Amino acid sequence: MSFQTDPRVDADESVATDPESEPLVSVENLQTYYDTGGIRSSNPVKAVDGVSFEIERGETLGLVGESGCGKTTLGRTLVRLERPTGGSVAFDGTDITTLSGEELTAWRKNAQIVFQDPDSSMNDRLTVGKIVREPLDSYDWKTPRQRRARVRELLDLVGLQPEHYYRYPHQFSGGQRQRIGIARALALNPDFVVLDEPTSALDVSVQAKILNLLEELQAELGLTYLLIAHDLSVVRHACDRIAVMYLGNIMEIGEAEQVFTEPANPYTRTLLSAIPSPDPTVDRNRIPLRGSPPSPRDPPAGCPLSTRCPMKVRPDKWDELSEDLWHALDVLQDILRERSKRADNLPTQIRRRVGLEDPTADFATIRDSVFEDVSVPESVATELDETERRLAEGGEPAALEYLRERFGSDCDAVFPDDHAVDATGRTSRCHRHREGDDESTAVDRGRFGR
Ligand SMILES: Nc1ncnc2c1ncn2[C@@H]1O[C@H](COP(=O)(O)OP(=O)(O)OP(=O)(O)O)[C@@H](O)[C@H]1O
Repeated sequence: MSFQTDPRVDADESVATDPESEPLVSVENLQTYYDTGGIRSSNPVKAVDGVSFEIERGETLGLVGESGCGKTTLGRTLVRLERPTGGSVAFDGTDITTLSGEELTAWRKNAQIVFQDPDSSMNDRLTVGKIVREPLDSYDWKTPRQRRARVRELLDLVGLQPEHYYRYPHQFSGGQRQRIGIARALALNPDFVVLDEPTSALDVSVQAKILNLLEELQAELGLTYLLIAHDLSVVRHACDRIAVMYLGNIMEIGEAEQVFTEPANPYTRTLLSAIPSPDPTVDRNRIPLRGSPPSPRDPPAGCPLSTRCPMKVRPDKWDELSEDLWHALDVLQDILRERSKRADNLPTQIRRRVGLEDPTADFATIRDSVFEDVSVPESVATELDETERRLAEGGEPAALEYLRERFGSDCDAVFPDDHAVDATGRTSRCHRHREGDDESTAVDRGRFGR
């Protein structure tokens, strides 16, 4: 599914005169927050938190990231099943974020979505013909006879038989049901299709067939895809470019092969390191992420990955600390963060008032076990004593704030810029790419290899 520009077309001229050379989808600082009304409105779920990218005509852009990072929300926002809370999406030059009523209904024909689980979006009591015809009926497309003919054409297009028209979805296998879902999505001849994990509910043997079908349809109909996937090997082979998402942000975006062979962002590296190598003689160093993802209601102040990043920048002042001690400090912060997520996370005074335990009660035990095998210099021991005092006064948030202040760096405090990381236009959001930061120092290698 490769997108190539025609070398015979002069680039400058084409930009000026040919709207076809413009990206089909241009996303600028897009935000989709949930729970923006009611009592929780001051602290919404920031499912998509300011992303910018483009999708070229005829291209397949892959979207990957851990569960809950915002992939589905982003896909649904691009086809206006969700209304964004900020930013813009230009589709073929039109800002679709502000469309409503009839304009929105008319536009929706251009952009469709194929769901992971076709069953959830199909009425099992309708025949396949009726299911595929639904969008044509709702848009009052041509005559009923022409609609029936269009459905037969669509069934043929996705590899189903004419006689399937009168059968019911439960009479089909998972792969065939996904073909029905694809036929329905294509009924109104869209330009753009969001494929939300279209093969992850299917058997491995069927997955490749559906991906091949999608590729053939793309070539035949000139479709543009956003392919959301958990399985990185799927995106490697099916996509032209890949966007890697974490906690509502795009951490890296670039050509698929480049992202796979030379991942620039620490998050991409951790994701790729988790794929088992098909060659058992290749020793791929697994790079685990510590802890669990932060809540999208309360993302970290600096880099989204800062609470888990294995490559976090260390302030110069602590350069001399051993790797083991630095790691132990990270672990201590992870423990405090996990504790602070618990429901009993209330300032100490309130906890005591309502009869809950003293948050410092087990700090000494935690401290002993985390720093058991490392030598702690006086300078760090003093900071840990003060951390304990802050914990007693203001609970985990106050202790964490203190540790961030004393041991944190820009990673904890400043949202990183997007940096160009190669000549193909790939970008990565990480302070490590700033001029002067050398990511291959021994300290970083030690931490990253952990
Ligand atoms: N309708 C909703 N109301 C409130 N929060 C929501 C809603 N839909 C999603 N979320 C939250 O938004 C965040 C992003 O969810 P989303 O489904 O977009 O992630 P995802 O990357 O697609 O996950 P998965 O791979 O598991 O499908 C999650 O924290 C999720 O709980």
